[in-house]
Amino acid sequence: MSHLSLSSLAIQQGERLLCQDLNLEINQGESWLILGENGCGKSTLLATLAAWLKPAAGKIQLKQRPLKEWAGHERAKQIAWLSQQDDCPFPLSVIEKVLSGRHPHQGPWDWESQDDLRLADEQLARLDLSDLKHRDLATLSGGERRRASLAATLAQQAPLILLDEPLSQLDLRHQQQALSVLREENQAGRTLLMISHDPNHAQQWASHVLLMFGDGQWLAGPASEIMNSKNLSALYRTEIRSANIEGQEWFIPLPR
Ligand SMILES: Nc1ncnc2c1ncn2[C@@H]1O[C@H](COP(=O)(O)OP(=O)(O)OP(=O)(O)O)[C@@H](O)[C@H]1O
Repeated sequence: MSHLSLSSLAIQQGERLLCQDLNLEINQGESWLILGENGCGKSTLLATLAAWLKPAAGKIQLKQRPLKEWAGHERAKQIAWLSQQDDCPFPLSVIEKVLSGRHPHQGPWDWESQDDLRLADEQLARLDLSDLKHRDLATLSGGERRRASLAATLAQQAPLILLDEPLSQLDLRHQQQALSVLREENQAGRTLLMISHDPNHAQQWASHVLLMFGDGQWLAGPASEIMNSKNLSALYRTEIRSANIEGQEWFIPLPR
């Protein structure tokens, strides 16, 4: 079933056209990785899909209904969006941050229910954060804070999850743990789009890949068709080779 449909989509920042004539059918339960150089428009695209920014042209349909027709409170139950920034302007504990993911499901005067508290605790445990539950976010390391933001995004329990570089500050063990959590989210039927700077995340997690070239051009399709050293070398304008380890291709940039 089509979950998110993009037709003739164009996104722009100032005078710069970042992506044009983007046509994608994203089906329920798929895992999409978005790759491209710094400044090619990945975050702008995700913010547009979260209805935070307006497209320059084209249409976005969420569950066969134009995205712009969904009311904000309905949309918040449908789409969870982890942006690149973790800044919090006021003191907040880790558990308060994770519980903020439950706001779309609560009335304006509601307290958190026992189910909300249980769900938040589950997300903390999945991302190795239980011991930090009562710490102020400002005292966490960069990677710990990123995991707390991811836990809040997952606590929202939205069917569509948009993740802007959730793994960029995580060490290798926590990256593997987070990828395994994201796989569980896919298995539960959720649709995920994730931005990363590591093409090998596609090999470990993605069913589909979108390459953004920053000049309006793009390439998208099943990861098995798109992920090769020719496409990646063109995308990053640097030579990338692949190595086969135990039947799996891994991508490595050559030193200049
Ligand atoms: N508010 C803005 N006004 C003008 N230009 C902007 C604005 N926000 C972003 N840009 C520019 O738009 C381009 C795309 O930015 P975007 O954040 O989408 O890139 P990105 O692919 O996510 O990059 P990165 O990998 O560095 O996170 C960049 O050149 C950026 O400088």
